[in-house]
Amino acid sequence: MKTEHFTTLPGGTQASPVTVGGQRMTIAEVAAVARGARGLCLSDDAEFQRQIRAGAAYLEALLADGGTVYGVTTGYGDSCTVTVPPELVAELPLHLTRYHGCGLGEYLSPEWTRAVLVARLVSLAQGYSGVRWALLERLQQLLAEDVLPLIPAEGSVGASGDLTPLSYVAATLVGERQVRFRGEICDALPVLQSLNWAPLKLAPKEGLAIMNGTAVMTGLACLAVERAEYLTRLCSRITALASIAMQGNPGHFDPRLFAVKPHRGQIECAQWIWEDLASQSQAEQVRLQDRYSIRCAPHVIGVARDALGWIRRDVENELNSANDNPIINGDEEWVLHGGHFYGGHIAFAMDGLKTAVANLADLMDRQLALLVDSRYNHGLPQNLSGASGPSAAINHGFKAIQIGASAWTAEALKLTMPASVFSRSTECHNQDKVSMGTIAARDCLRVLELTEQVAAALVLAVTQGIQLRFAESEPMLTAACAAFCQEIRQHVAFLDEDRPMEHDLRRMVAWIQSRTWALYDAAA
Ligand SMILES: N[C@@H](Cc1ccc(O)cc1)C(=O)O
Repeated sequence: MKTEHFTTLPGGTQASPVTVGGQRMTIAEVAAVARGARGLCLSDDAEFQRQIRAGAAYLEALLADGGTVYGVTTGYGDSCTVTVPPELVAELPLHLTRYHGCGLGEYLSPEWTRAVLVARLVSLAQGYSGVRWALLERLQQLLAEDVLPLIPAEGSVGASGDLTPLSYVAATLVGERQVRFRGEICDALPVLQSLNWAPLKLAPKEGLAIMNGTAVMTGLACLAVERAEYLTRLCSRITALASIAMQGNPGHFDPRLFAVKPHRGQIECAQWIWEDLASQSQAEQVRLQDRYSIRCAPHVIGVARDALGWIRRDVENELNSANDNPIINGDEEWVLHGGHFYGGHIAFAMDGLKTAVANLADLMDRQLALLVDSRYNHGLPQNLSGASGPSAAINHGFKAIQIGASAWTAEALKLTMPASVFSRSTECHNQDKVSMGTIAARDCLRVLELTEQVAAALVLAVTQGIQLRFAESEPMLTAACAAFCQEIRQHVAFLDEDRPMEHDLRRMVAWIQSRTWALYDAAA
């Protein structure tokens, strides 16, 4: 039975649910479910359901036959040499979930938690984990009813997957530990009871199947890719407006220039800026060549866009993979022991992405440094102050915002130290090489947050700069740029007299994170 779950969006429209099973899941779909914009259902495809059931049935038969399967009839990890007596096999998964209940740090947000649940469900739905259909259904129901395991962020080395944080997902299924239920933190068991769900009794392989994979880092990576993609667009718009405000040379973005350096993402970014500068006359330029943070913007933003190509590919492959151990094929009746819980691709992708994103923060920070400095901004007031008359002497415009942007940038840059090179030999040297992919993904999300803050500062600064530049003339802006600036101005007043800007900045960060502006060809 297909479990339908339609999400009603503001305005009453219903978004169709994302389907798990028998098809490739996209990063955008994971992000949509995580944001609560779309629901999720299991495919009603008969072949998909049959394959899931075949895996569970084969494993059951194998055990009944006295077969040896790692983590089912043996201890875990280095303890794989310990044979578990048949009468204790049923209790083993519960022990796994409990001894990994040692996570620390902040709890994952609801959005992040949903992304993790989707990622684990998609992996189990590949049909190579030997879990029962009922387990997939319960994971789907957690999302549908918004029962979100309370998952501490720290304690995963990212090979043996995300054992510790994922043990909190397993704990919810068996009615232990805590959940966020419709926004409130509660004990899991009463929540399950209020929904008339019996706690699951995990089948012998199921504890391992839930925990022995890369779902935390992969779920977080999906969100990071979406946020980074948007930032590359926003950075392009900001660059164009900064160039206009400082009477930059539009020729730096001429398509003929970029045709001779064939990096696709760079060409695309230059084209966007070029289109935004269509209203500018080459004759107005005051300097033959602008400073690098303007002139080389496509070369910085383009790196992130081009990297997003392979990063998206690798994250999506990991998402649509059986990242578990052992791998079970019920149709062909084999069990193979390997290391598919190793999150090396995500680790490298997130280490790479955080560097590319931090470079965007740095680019924007430098653009702001030019904008506020009357030695470089070609006639705009010092600090972009909008004050005039005698009070100009006591007004400081964007001075502190520029200092803040530099602080956020420094913090983002500091976080670019790769996590993947910090492998530690753990667990009695069984896990003697690990990915640290979850740390990389968390770093990347933090770098994104800091870079979004820098972008918020720039959004306000370029809008101010444009208004100051065209104070005495009709603004020469394309329709898209004019609409962008007007929308900001409707919510954030021009900065003439000094005022605290925290709330305006926070509003801009929220807009960026919710992708308020449809930028270039992308839908909002
Ligand atoms: N991931 C390990 C299993 C494991 C599980 C729990 C542990 O505590 C340690 C290791 C493997 O498949 O080999």
